[in-house]
This record gives sequence, C-alpha cells and structure tokens, in this order.
Amino acid sequence: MATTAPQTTATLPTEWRDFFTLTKPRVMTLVIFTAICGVLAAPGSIHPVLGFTAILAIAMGAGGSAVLNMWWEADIDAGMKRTMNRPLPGGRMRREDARDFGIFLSAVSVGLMGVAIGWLAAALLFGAIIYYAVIYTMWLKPRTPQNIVIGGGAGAFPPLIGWVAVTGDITAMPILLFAIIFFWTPPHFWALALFVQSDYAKVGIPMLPVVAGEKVTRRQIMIYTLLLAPIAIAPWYIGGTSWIYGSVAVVLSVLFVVLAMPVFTRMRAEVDAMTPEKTLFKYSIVYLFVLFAALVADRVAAYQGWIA
Ligand code: HEM
Ligand SMILES: CC(C)=CCC/C(C)=C/CC/C(C)=C/COP(=O)(O)OP(=O)(O)O
Repeated sequence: MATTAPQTTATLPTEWRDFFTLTKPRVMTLVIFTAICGVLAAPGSIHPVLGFTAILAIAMGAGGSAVLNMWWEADIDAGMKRTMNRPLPGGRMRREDARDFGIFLSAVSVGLMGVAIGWLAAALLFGAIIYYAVIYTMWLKPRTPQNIVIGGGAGAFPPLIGWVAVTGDITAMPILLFAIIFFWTPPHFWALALFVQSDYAKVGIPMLPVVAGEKVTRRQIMIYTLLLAPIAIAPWYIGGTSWIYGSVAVVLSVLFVVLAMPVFTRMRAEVDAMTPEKTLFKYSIVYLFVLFAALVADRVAAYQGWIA
C-alpha cells in the first residue's frame, strides 16, 4: 500500500554547497592562512609539493573538526539566529552524513600528514582535531565560561603544525605562534559575544558575558589584550625575526590596546550600537592576518638579503 511519508530531513536532497558550509569556510580562511604562514616562515626548506600537501592536510583537519562541531551542535545551532540556517538545523542534510563527512575528512587529513610529511606533525594535527571537536565542543563549551580560553587553544595549532611540518621539531618560535593565537582568541571572541550574548543565553551556553556579566568580560578582554601585546612582539626580541616583523607587531598591538580601551571602559547602556565591540571584533581579524603576513614578509626579506 502506498503511503504518503512525511517530509523528513532524510528525504531532502543534499547539496554539495552544504557540505562545504559545514567546514566553516569563512572562519577557516584565517586558520588556513596562519598555517600557510607557519610553513612559509619556518627556517629550512620544504619541497613545494610537500608544503602544499601539509597545508592541504591542515585545511582538511580544520574543516573536518568544524564539521564535527556542527554535527554535535545541531540542536544548539537551531536555537540561535546566527546559526539557525546552517545545513543541519536548516534541515538540508542528514545528521549521519555530516558526522561521517567530518570523520572522513579528519582521518584522511591525519593519514595524509603522517605519510607525506611526518608523524610529529600528524600527531599535532590529530591533537588539534580532538581538541576542537571533543575537548572544546563536546566538553568545555557547554560547561564552563572559560571555554574560550582553554578551548581556544585548538585554533592556535595550525601555524605550529605548519612550522613543524617543515622543521620536524618544536622550538621557541612555533610555540610563540601558538601563544599569539591562544591569547588573541579571548578578545576576538568575547568582543563578539558582547553583542550576540542574548543568543548564547537562549541556548544555555555559558559564555562569559552571560555567566559573569559584561563588566567581568570587558575586564578580561583588556587583560588578554595587554598580555597579547608582549607575546606578539616576542618573536622579534628573542631574535626570531627582524625589525620588520617587530615594528608591525608593535604598531598592530598598540592599536589593539587602543581599540580595547573603550570596550573596557563602557557599558552597554551607554552604547546602543555596541560600536567599540564590533570594531574590536573586526580589528582582531585584521590584526592576525597582518601579523602573520608580516612574519612571512620578514622571512622573505631575510632570504633576499634585504636585511642583515
Ligand atoms: C574558541 C575559539 C573561537 C570562537 C568561539 C570563535 C567564534 C567566532 C564566531 C562566533 C564568529 C562569528 C561568525 C561566524 O559564526 O562565522 C567568528 C568569526 C570569525 N573567526 Fe572566530 N572564533 C574562535 C577562534 C578563531 C580562530 C582561532 C580563528 C582564526 C585563526 C578565527 C577566525 C575567525 C574569522 C576569520 C571570523 C570572521 C568570519 C566571517 O567573516 O564571517 N576564530 N569567530
Ligand atoms: C587544525 C585544526 C583542527 C584547527 C582547528 C581550528 C579551530 C579550532 C578553529 C576554531 C575557530 C572556530 C570555528 C571557532 C568557532 O567557535 P564555535 O565552534 O564555538 O562557534 P559557533 O558558535 O559558530 O559554532
């Protein structure tokens, strides 16, 4: 007997575009960019094909872990305006397909890195994937307002992995690159969280502004921004780069502090449009792009003999 089955997500056609969206391509541009810079700025040489393979593996691993994040958070995403139209809450894809795609991308990325580049870089990539998809997404994010501080470490791995793919060992410079992104993440995210906090409150995610209030969040943004500045400049004063990177890092970091000041001193009631927070969030992205680009420019200048 023919039945009229209700239209479920299982019967809806899935578009390739949605698989791509699951990898959070916009956020990943900066993740992948920092990985590319890690490869290019590392001392030593790598065959271009291998360099490309390392970057491809990091991109696949980052994308794969983002897919697993979206798979796990489908119900949470359905409750927030910013995320409700993602492929899973939007009902355009089956949950199992997202899960399998995430596992596939992650597994291939680690295997590719191990076979083509080396198992230290592959182990770091595996650690980063577990960090983002399991430690941050499944464990910390729904439990603690410090989720961003601890979990944000996942996003700090890509330049470290890129560097290690070239050199094969972990030295002070790649650790500093890790630390830069680690200390950058709280101001990056909390500035955003200040103007989308009602959304997080609705779905019960304990983001700092929701749990501890705006005043604490604003102070934490300021503290992390002040800690970030010397760490961002450190590659220069430990002698890992020249004044080219050093001066860019100083200018960018001073501007970061300047833009964090009004976020620190104001309260929401005073600024309806939340302009200083939006500005700081946008600037955080420019900051990291330009800082890592300066690292590569510095290395190119050294290779060309333009600087001593
Ligand atoms: C736990 C850490 C982080 C959290 C919670 C976080 C959260 C967010 C959120 C919610 C957005 C808003 C837009 C969107 O949903 O696409 C965003 C945007 C963005 N994030 Fe992050 N982020 C984190 C770490 C990072 C890292 C490590 C990077 C790169 C190194 C990064 C790069 C970006 C970029 C480039 C955008 C702008 C995307 C666009 O133009 O739409 N984020 N972030
Ligand atoms: C190599 C490798 C595995 C790199 C991982 C890269 C990484 C951890 C990036 C984190 C950036 C990111 C997408 C945060 C979104 O937070 P969220 O997921 O809480 O944001 P949402 O609310 O938009 O889902």
